[in-house]
Order: sequence, then C-alpha cells, then structure tokens
Amino acid sequence: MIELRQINKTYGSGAGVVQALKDIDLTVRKAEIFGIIGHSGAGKSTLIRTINLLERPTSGQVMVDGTDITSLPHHRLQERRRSIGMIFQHFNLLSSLSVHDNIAFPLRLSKQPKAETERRVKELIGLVGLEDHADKHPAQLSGGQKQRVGIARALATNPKVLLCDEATSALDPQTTQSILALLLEINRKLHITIVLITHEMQVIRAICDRVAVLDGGMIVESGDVASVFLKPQHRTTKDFVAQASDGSEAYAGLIDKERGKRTQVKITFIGKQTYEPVLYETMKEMNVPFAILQGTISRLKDTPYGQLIVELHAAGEEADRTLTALRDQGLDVEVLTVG
Ligand SMILES: Nc1ncnc2c1ncn2[C@@H]1O[C@H](COP(=O)(O)OP(=O)(O)OP(=O)(O)O)[C@@H](O)[C@H]1O
Repeated sequence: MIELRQINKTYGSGAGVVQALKDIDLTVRKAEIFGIIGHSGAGKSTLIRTINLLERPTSGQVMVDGTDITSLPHHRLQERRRSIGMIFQHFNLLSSLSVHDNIAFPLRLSKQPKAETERRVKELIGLVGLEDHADKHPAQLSGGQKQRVGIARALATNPKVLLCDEATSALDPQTTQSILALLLEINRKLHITIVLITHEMQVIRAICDRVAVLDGGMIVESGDVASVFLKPQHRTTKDFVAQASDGSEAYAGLIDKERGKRTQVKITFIGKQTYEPVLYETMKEMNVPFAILQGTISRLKDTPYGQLIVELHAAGEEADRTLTALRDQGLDVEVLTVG
C-alpha cells in the first residue's frame, strides 16, 4: 500500500547540512496501524511528511498503491493527496470557523455539491461524537474535542490513509486513551490504513500492529509490536520498552548461595499460551520445584502476553534439561542468573 524506498532527506548545505533521514526502506500494509517511534530529532516528522510529500525527499521513491508519487505532476499529486488525510499535534483548525465549517472545509475546496457536503459533515460529526458541538468554535472546545474535529476533517474526503503526526502528544492520558480508541474504531470500521508517529511506547502498544524504531534518521528495528516490544534488540528500543514498563522488570536477582543450586530465568508467554498451565505442567514433569519472583500479564493491542521471572531449584545439567523442555513448549526463556 505504502512503500518507501531508499529515502534520504538532507536539510541545508555545506557545513550546516543535516541528514534527517538515511536510506529508509519501509512498507506499510493495507488497513494496518503502523507506528513510528523515536526520540526528539530522530526524524519522525520528516518521515511522516514524506508520505504525502509535504516534505520532498532528497532521493528515493514514495510508492502509494504502486505509483511513485514523487514523479507525479503537480495536479496529479494534488488528486493523490486527497486519498491521504492527516492530523496534527496542535490540531491546525481554523479558529474563525465553527466545528461544522472546519469539517466542511475540504469538501468545499473539492467543490462537492452542498447537499452532499451537509450529509457527509453530519455523518462525520456522528462518527467522532461531536453532535452537541457542531456550532461551537475551536476556542470553546477541549483538546480532545479539537482532535476529534481534526480527525473528522481529515476523513471528509474518504482517504485510504490517515497520517497522525504526534496526534495525542498535547493531550492528558485519559483523553489520549479516548482518541486512540477512536483511531482504532476508524481503522476497524472503515479499513483505513493508519501511520502514526509518537515518542510514547504506550501509544504503540495500545493500537499499533507493527512498529519501526527511528534513531538518528535510520530505522534501527522494526516488526510486529509483540516481537519488538517483548524482545527489543537495539538500545533505543530497550529505552522505550523500559519507559512503558511498570518497573516490575527490576527483580531482585541475587541468588543466596546458602539456598543451594538455583537458576533464575525470564519466561515470556505470548497469545493463547498466556492462559495455559504450560509452566506448571513442564516443571511437574521435570520434577523441578520453582518460585515466581516477579510477574506481569498484560496486552499489546489484542495480543495477551505474560512475563515471569522464575527461580528454578536446579542448576547445571538439570537446569539445562528443564530450559530445553520449556523451550520445546514454545516458550521464550532467557537465563538471567545461574547459582
Ligand atoms: N526545515 C528544516 N531545516 C533544517 N533542519 C531541519 C528542518 N526540519 C527538521 N530538521 C532537522 O532534521 C532532524 C529531524 O527532525 P524531525 O523534526 O523530523 O525530528 P522528530 O523526530 O520529528 O523530532 P520532534 O519529535 O522533536 O519533532 C533534526 O535534526 C532537525 O533539527
């Protein structure tokens, strides 16, 4: 659906040159929610703005539905842009217009018949839950309500793709949750592909299917949210995962030599396994006692997962055999400390 091929972007020239994006290759599938996460200055805004060419790459191709939009003449690009909606951190509403007229604005620009515009605006106001606010002006709305207007306006021309530029960064946690729930509902109901940028792992874990981690203008890690979140490889990804965790990872991992041979492991369960007694049954079969030191059971979008820090009352060959048995059950097992 969207394919970025070897995208590079530099700003400035000579000694002041900044390479904002380096050799970016990225594919976004139809109807998925794709998240791009990175620290400030990583290149997120530049990257999302290349998808609708608000920012032209210095080199590389932006393929949308098989067409390289960097090579389209201006009028064809304008047409294409109508199929890509965008929402912004600071909403970018027209302060002199009512909620109704802000949403109608793109329809009037594209010269829709008046009756059709009215029908569509009413439908969109219903979709984003602003029925009681149609005649208000942006200054009379809360941040969350303003973003709902932004979303309705972005959807007015029936785009296939919605780009979200830090759409929840200016909102409090509760309002963030309600806007994320609305984006998820829109994705599911209308099958719109959503690409979002954020510096918050919580946003990624709440609604994204796949994620790319951006650092210094490069993609340093990407994949399904569950794999990236539960098995982070790159230092930057690890930082984001730590930011989103509740601190339960910080187990007290010292083994008391007096207590004999012990092995501490981190076991990760994903999906259906989370609710099955795999751990108990394997340990019973191996006849190895164990203690659970720390545990988390949570969800990544629709995927349940569990992570346990477990101390096996075994070491050496006996521990190795037990770890193999656990891995044979499909569990991810990482050895933390061997006694
Ligand atoms: N118009 C510009 N002119 C010169 N340099 C720019 C311009 N826009 C961005 N940059 C530089 O490009 C790099 C990437 O910036 P970008 O805004 O894409 O990052 P970001 O990850 O979105 O950061 P933030 O979260 O702070 O917005 C930064 O070093 C920034 O200073």
